[in-house]
Amino acid sequence: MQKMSLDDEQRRLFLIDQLNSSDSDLLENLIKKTSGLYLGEIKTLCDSINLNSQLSPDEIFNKFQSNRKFQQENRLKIESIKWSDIGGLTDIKEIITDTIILPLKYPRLFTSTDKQIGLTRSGILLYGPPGTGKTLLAKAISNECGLNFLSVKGPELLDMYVGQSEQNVRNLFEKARVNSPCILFFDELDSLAPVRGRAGDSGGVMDRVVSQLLTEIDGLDKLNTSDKISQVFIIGATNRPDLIDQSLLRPGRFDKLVYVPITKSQDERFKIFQALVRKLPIDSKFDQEKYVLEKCPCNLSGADFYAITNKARQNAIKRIILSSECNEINDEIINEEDFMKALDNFSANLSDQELLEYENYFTKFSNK
Ligand SMILES: Nc1ncnc2c1ncn2[C@@H]1O[C@H](COP(=O)(O)OP(=O)(O)OP(=O)(O)O)[C@@H](O)[C@H]1O
Repeated sequence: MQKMSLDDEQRRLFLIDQLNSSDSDLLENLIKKTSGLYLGEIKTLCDSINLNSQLSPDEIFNKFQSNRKFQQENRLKIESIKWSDIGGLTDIKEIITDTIILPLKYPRLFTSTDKQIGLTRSGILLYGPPGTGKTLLAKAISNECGLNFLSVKGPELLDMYVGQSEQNVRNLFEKARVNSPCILFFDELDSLAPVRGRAGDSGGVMDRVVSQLLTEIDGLDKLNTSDKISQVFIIGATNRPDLIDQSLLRPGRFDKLVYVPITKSQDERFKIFQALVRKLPIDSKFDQEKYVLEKCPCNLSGADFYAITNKARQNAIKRIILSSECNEINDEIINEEDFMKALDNFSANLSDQELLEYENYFTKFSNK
């Protein structure tokens, strides 16, 4: 929407040009009412008045104002995480770029047949152990494609009151539509959409939530094909893809599944570390590659590397404060000793045994 404000005379000329009506009362009324609105907003209002002859201009204006208020209260933003903030995950970034980012960025180059043959996707489910960068990937897609980012953790939508959880799902999608083009990100999707018909779902609440979710997602497909500009793209993340109701993984829904593992590749591990430290002041004598390849345990996730770099930074600050090296925290340089100390008593989020169990479980799931 264009952010240009107009004075009374400019609004008069613009309204005369845009309205398919010569009603002078309507014109005067609108000149007053549109004071403070931007050019793009006035254009949207005029389009609605021209298209909706069954409603009075006042009714349309009131509806427009309440939509505008809703939008202001629910305004989202594009995420600031960039592709370059994510280290490693080279294959995953490539899959996401080809099937998700390019079609979202250049919709005109893709046709509806491309969806049928799997060249483009309606949604993506990122699954894997905790702390491997799934949320980070979703945010980077928002940034790369210039789409607003709306994130929700599955349990946040659940409510003890009858019917409220389904209403929360409806409200969420409404917020996404108002903010379109938008990425709607469901963290912990398994807790929002468990397999239906399970014992323990008292009153069938979860079944109704899943049904509501399916209705809303299917509704998006219509929106997305009718108007590529108002896209809402869905991304889910989970550590337990087998718990999700499988109907959500059908074509037109979360139809691209991508495994995000804890990488064992030395090259990839080093890239994750580099991405995390690239903006930090690091002692040039510190051999980063040797540290990652020879000193760090092999079962570290991206989140573990993040914890280590944070700890090293804290160590540096403490060292500088305790020494008389300088009085300015700005002169902080993180050295090898700080990084080595960061590994003292550090244990990865997942033990070797837990990681192995995760890997076996994900291999079984991927082969299904
Ligand atoms: N590949 C990576 N490159 C850089 N930083 C990473 C990477 N993976 C994880 N991190 C760091 O770990 C933090 C946690 O990552 P993130 O929240 O994306 O993990 P997740 O897979 O969504 O975890 P969970 O399954 O627990 O929700 C990030 O904020 C980031 O600091």
